[in-house]
Amino acid sequence: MAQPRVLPQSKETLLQSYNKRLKDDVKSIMDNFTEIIKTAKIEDETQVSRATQGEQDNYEMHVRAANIVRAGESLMKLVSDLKQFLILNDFPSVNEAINQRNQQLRSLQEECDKKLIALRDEISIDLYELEEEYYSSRSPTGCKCPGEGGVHSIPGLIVSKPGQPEDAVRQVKKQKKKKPRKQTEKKNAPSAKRMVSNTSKPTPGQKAAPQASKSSPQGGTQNRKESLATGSKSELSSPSVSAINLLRQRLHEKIKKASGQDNAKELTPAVLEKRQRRKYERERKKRRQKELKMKAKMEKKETEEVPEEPENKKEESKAEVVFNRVEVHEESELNKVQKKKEKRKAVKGNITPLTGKNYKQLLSRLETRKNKLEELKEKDEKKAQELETKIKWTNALYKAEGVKIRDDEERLKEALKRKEKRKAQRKKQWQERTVRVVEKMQQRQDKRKKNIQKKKKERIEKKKARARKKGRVLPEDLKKAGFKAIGGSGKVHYLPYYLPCPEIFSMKLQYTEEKLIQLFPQLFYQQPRVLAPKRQDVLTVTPWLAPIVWEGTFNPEILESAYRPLNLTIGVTAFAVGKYTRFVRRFLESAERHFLRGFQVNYYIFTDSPQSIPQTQLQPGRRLAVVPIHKFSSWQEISMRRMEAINRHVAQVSHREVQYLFCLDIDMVFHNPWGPETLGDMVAAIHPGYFNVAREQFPYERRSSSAAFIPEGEGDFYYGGAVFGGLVRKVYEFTKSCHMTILADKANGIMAAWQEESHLNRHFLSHKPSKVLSPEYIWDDRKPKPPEIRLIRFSTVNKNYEEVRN
Ligand SMILES: CC(=O)N[C@H]1[C@@H](OP(=O)(O)OP(=O)(O)OC[C@H]2O[C@@H](n3ccc(=O)[nH]c3=O)[C@H](O)[C@@H]2O)O[C@H](CO)[C@H](O)[C@@H]1O
Ligand SMILES: [Mn+2]
Repeated sequence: MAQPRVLPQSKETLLQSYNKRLKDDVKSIMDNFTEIIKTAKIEDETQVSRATQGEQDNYEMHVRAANIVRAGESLMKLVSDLKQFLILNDFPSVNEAINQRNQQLRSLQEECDKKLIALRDEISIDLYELEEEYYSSRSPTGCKCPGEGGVHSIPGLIVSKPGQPEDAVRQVKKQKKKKPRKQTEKKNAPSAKRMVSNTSKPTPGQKAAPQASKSSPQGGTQNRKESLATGSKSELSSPSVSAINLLRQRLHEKIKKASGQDNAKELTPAVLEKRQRRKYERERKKRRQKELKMKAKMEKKETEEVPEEPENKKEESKAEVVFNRVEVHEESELNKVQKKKEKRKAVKGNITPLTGKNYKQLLSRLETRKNKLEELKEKDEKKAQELETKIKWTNALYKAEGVKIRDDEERLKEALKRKEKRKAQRKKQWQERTVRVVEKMQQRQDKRKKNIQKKKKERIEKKKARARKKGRVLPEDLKKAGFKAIGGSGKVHYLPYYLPCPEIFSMKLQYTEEKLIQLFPQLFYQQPRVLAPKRQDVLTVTPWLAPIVWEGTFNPEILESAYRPLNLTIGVTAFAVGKYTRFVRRFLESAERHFLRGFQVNYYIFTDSPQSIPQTQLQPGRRLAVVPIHKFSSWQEISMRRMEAINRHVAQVSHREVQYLFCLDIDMVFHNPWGPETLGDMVAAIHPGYFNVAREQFPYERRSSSAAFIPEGEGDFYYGGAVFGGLVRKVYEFTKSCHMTILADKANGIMAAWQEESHLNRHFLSHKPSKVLSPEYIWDDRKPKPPEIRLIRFSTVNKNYEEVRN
């Protein structure tokens, strides 16, 4: 119920808003225009202010002009909105328009129907008349001589054909045709009557037709005679127009009238003549064929009536049933052939005119005709002459009818030659075309195949490039490197097998004595409340009861007071290889401000260029050691080799110098305190990109062939490779383990998805860290800070990867 009310209301408000927009825009145009005019006025000003005033005016005018343009645009938008509104919302008027159009079309259709029906009726009447005329024109009385009973008395008409032999065939045909006619006439009579009354436009030739059909055919023709015999006798003798043609003409006129075209441009007389000639020729041929058929039938009848011989034969051969059949069969076939021959003879004997375009046939016919004539000449001169004149006459008559006679042998031969040449040419062209088409198809196919392959290759290359960017080493890259090594130019990245540093692994390490946490001095601090945890928005302890360090979960004072007295030295390893040396200063300076302040710290900076490590002012008790290392050619290798280098360094140096060791990325900066809350046996940090993500989406190494493989459905957190640490001996064990799994992968020619970070994650899955640092300790400057991250302590600086890694 509420809906229909809502709609109009919203419509109204919409219309109102359109109104308002219109007014506002017009007003804005007006206002801005008047303001422009106003500013254009010159007022008396002092010399000094004029320059600045001009500038200001200029600016104002620009702004106002822009306003006017904007208002104009808004008006345009309004127009389009209005249109849209009309289209989308004004259903009644749209429906009305549709209905109106529907009605229009319907009435048009009715009109058309009416016209068509009227046309149909008229045509059927005319057709009827036409047929009537056609059949009655062959009445036995109506042919031989003009002026006799058989001539149709339609004014100006003559139907009989000059020079056409009268024969029995016609009679037979006529009788046969008339019977079915009668039947159909009877059936159609009522409707024919109706039609007449409908059209009621009797022309002199049309008047009596339907009635005539009712009476006997003869009566019909008589009726006709009476009703139509009004034309002058002189017209009767004009031989070129047939009754059919006249009727047809009338029919055409009527059709034109009905379709409203009677005034339209008529066809040129030449075309009309041509058409008529063609039609006439067609009809003539048809007639001729029918006649021939009838003739053949008659002959057949005669032969059937006369001969008694075949019957005798049959009787004779009654004993041999099989043969008999065969014979009968042969006989009938023979008959057929004979008939055909006779037929052909008959046609030729009757002097069919040499028309048409079958030059070959024409030529042969011409020749036979010639031969015949010559033969006749030898036998009977007179008959030959007769035949010749007959031929001439026939030709003349046909010519008079407008039929072209081709009886010039030379010209026929030429025409035949031309025709054959044209035929051959066309054939050749067609063959060439076929070859071309096939070739083109093949070419297109080839091109398509090539394109598909190219696309495939490109897609694969793209994938590979993406994989490389992500840090994967592809087998083909390995091969390339290998070949290079054989060539003696580059370095070998991977060995097929590898002996894992026997000199360190067999060493017995002497750690500095671990000191137990001593008694806490008396401190005053807030009571920890069991039922009021400090952080409820984040997980603060792992399922294996390792603390996850978040701001707010610990009291730095307590921790300070616990760890300070231990007189610990904490080591930090960081690698600055290649262009990464540029990060050292910021790293160290920020560490001096925030990293375990008040503790002794050893910075171990591993680098391939010790000279580029800047001298940094350090707090007392803190020192910087530069560890020279090789530079590996790829950044992946540099990153991965850190495990080995740290492991070696712990073994050789740092295990004696520090109790805890943190291994950090150099491209990072400390923003806030990193204190003793981070100390633990084995410490890992939750990667900033994956702390809020399902384990299925962790970028673990998923290939089972890798030693870093972690199957789907396993995993605690995704730890970052940029931060790990712990007791130095634990770090030693840890780096050793990672180094070994990295070596195993190398031996298998595989590199984990995220290099040592993947191995680290694999290790921490089965060797759970005893303390986990929240992403506060391994943040990324490029990421927005979510509310859970209350304090960013250590964060990756924004850098151009492409630039620093190459
Ligand atoms: C936040 C985090 O988890 N970062 C990890 C991610 O780091 P990043 O994507 O930040 O990698 P990175 O370019 O910082 O490389 C890791 C470290 O290797 C050192 N280095 C690297 C290249 C070089 O040419 N010279 C050089 O000194 C440098 O100390 C750098 O900090 O992926 C790397 C492996 O792909 C490591 O797992 C990183 O720990
Ligand atoms: Mn990094």
